Amino acid sequence: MKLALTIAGSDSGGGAGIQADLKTFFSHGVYGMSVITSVTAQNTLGVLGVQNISEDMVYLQMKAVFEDLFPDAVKIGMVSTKEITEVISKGLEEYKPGKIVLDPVMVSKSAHRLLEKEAIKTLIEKLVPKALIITPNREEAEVIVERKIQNVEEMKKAAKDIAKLGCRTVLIKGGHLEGNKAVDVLYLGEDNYVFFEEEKINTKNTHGTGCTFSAAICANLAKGMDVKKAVAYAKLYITRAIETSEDMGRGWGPVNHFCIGFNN
Ligand SMILES: Nc1ncnc2c1ncn2[C@@H]1O[C@H](COP(=O)(O)OP(=O)(O)O)[C@@H](O)[C@H]1O
Ligand SMILES: Cc1ncc(COP(=O)(O)O)c(N)n1
Repeated sequence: MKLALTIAGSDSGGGAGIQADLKTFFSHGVYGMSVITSVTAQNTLGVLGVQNISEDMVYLQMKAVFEDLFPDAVKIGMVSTKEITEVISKGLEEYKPGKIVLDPVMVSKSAHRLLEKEAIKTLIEKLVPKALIITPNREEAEVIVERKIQNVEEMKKAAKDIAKLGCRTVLIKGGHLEGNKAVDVLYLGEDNYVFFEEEKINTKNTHGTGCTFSAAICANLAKGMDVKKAVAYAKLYITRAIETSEDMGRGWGPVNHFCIGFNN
């Protein structure tokens, strides 16, 4: 069985963060493990509170996992602070996992800040160059390139610029762009782009879509797929997970983590 690790925050409501990642790993038939960076008191309506885990404890969780259950792929989500970002970087330098998916989580769908402003520079300097793929949404990509992104042409330019920061491939998600299509742009280097286009589904159940998508990419990479195939299959998964979601809670509901296969 393949092993996948998520380094992320906990969402008590079960829709995003560690909980979404572990459900996604399970549904892809990979063995899921976690390093918790922060505990959020959260539901579909919003975030009531955040308590970060100490840097020592984040490091110890990494040590415990890497020295015994070395993951085939790693996903990084909410890192919360500059100090936690630095300790994750140190752990990655020490243990050198081969495949890292970086989802640069900054603000929740319910508009709560999940990454300190002071940590953005550290994330760009220390984590982006270690990633095989980074998966910002439009707003996160705008923060990284420090300019507005309004259409697919600008997504393409931004992806190329983000790749220059040192990660090997870039996926900018267009779920938040105006219009009735959800277009994601995958940049694979040089002039190699792949576009993933789906009809936008009219639903409130999009809490944890970014987490689920990046965890699905991570699971597919753990199984040995290349980046292009891992993203293509993950896109099918997230679209179906949104389509088949059931209304839960009074706010942004979770997606449906349906099972696609075991032990493969
Ligand atoms: N309403 C929607 N209908 C179809 N696909 C969507 C919708 N919202 C988001 N997606 C897709 O879900 C994935 C996660 O994207 P997004 O919601 O932009 O991430 P994040 O949670 O990081 O903001 C992307 O592939 C995006 O295109
Ligand atoms: C712990 C945690 N990690 C990530 C997200 C982002 O997910 P979303 O953008 O769907 O709110 C979240 N809300 N909570």
